[in-house]
This record gives sequence, structure tokens and C-alpha cells, in this order.
Amino acid sequence: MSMVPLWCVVPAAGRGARVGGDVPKQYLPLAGQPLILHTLQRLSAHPSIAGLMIVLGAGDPHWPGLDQLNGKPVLTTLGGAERCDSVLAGLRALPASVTDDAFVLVHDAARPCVRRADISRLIELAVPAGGGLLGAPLRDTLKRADADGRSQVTEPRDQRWRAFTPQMFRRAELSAALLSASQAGVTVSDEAMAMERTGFAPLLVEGAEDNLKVTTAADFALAEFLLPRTV
Ligand SMILES: Nc1ccn([C@@H]2O[C@H](COP(=O)(O)OP(=O)(O)OP(=O)(O)O)[C@@H](O)[C@H]2O)c(=O)n1
Ligand SMILES: C[C@](O)(CO)[C@H](O)COP(=O)(O)O
Repeated sequence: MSMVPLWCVVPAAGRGARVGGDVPKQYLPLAGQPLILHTLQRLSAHPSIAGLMIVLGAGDPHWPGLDQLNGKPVLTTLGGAERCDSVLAGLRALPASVTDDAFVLVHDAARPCVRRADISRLIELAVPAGGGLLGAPLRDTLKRADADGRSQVTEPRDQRWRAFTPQMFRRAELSAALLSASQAGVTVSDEAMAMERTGFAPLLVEGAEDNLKVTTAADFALAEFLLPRTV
């Protein structure tokens, strides 16, 4: 199956407030190297990924200054206040060789355990579908909590999915959707939400649930356990 060469925008401009500390979580050590390097090594090793656009926080003193990885070009640009602002900045900074109708992947720097096979499956299915994302159906009962932390109601979980990354859409369509949301004062939590606002229904591609987003300090131990088991 011929793979479409794709660039991947990697939002890495967050502060990691839910982990805490002075160093943003993407630069904290994981299995002997900064978390972000595991993610970038995994992405750049994928045969269909042609290049990486890393979106950094202003004045980021931790970025190691990579300009290539696994023979793929690594470019950087500056992000914004919200993740969606950073993704839009990354899309705008892509090289001109990435045409408006080219598909682009977006993958969180904080997700180092993404499986190569899941990336391949997303690419295979999302291109004919016009765009899509990795995710998994919700498998736990879902509760809505009140202000006191007590369960108010059990939410229906049929047809509920957890959204992961990568998410994959055409460069110009995603850029326009993100700009539209921003101009409407809507902070979208993922690329699919921006696309849904335009009336497009992204394809949900089931991926492994161990595509962990490192969010709290406790996630580092789990990510270290998963890394060698999710290549
Ligand atoms: N303004 C922002 C906020 C987040 N991100 C990136 O988006 C990904 C997912 O965001 P999240 O896990 O929320 O990271 P943080 O925003 O750093 O975490 P927190 O909310 O705990 O501060 C991360 O790779 C993060 O670096 C970004 O590029 N720009
Ligand atoms: C994009 C994402 O990883 C999909 O689950 C998630 O929405 C990021 O949320 P965060 O609060 O910015 O980590």
C-alpha cells in the first residue's frame, strides 16, 4: 500500500501545569531522555512521515535544537496561549511543499507511546474518509459529578469515544476550521472538534488505549512501562 508522505505538526508549547514544577512535562526525563524525544523519534521513524513541525513555547530554553531526526527534517515555530492556537501556528509554518490539499498529521508531544501500526491504520483509513483521528470507545461507566464530587448522574456511554492523536486532516481545511473557531471565541480541545464545527464528520479509527497522554506526574511511570511495549 503506497503511503502518502505526510508532515506532522507536534504541539509542544504547553507548560505542563498538571504535572507541576518549573520544567514543562515534555522536557522531563522519561526512560533516560526527555519525553518529547521519544515522541519525535517514534514519529520520524514512521515511513510515511516526511517531516516534523514542532511548535514551541516562546523563549523555550529546553528545546535541543534538532534540525533532523531519522533523516527527516525537523522545523520549529512558536505556539500560542491554547493548544489550538499552537496547532494553527504549526500549520501556517509548514513548508510551501505541503500544499493546501495535503493531509497533515497533528500529534501531541505528550503522547510518546503511539504505535506505528496505529499511525499506519489512521493514514490508510483517514485519506479516503477526508480526515480522521485515533480514538477508542469508552469502556468505563461515565459519571457526571456535582460541585461536592458526588455522582449526580450516569451518562450514556454508547457511541462515546475517547479522542487520541494523531489526528489527520487536509492542511487548508484544518487551518480554516481552527481560525473559524478562534474567531468565534471557541477554544477547541482537538482538531476534530474544529472540523465538526464546519459540519465535517471525522472518521474515528480505533487505536490502542495505551496511546497515553502524559498529563500528571503519575503518568511517567506508566509511560516508562508502556514505551518498549508499544513500538
Ligand atoms: N498552548 C499550548 C498548550 C498545549 N500544547 C501542547 O498540546 C499537547 C497536549 O496538551 P496538554 O497535555 O494539556 O499539555 P499542557 O497544556 O502542557 O498541560 P497542562 O494543561 O497540564 O498545562 C502537549 O504536547 C502540549 O505541549 C501546546 O502546544 N500549546
Ligand atoms: C488533543 C487531545 O490529546 C485529544 O484527547 C486532548 O484534547 C488534549 O487535551 P489537553 O487538555 O490539551 O491535554
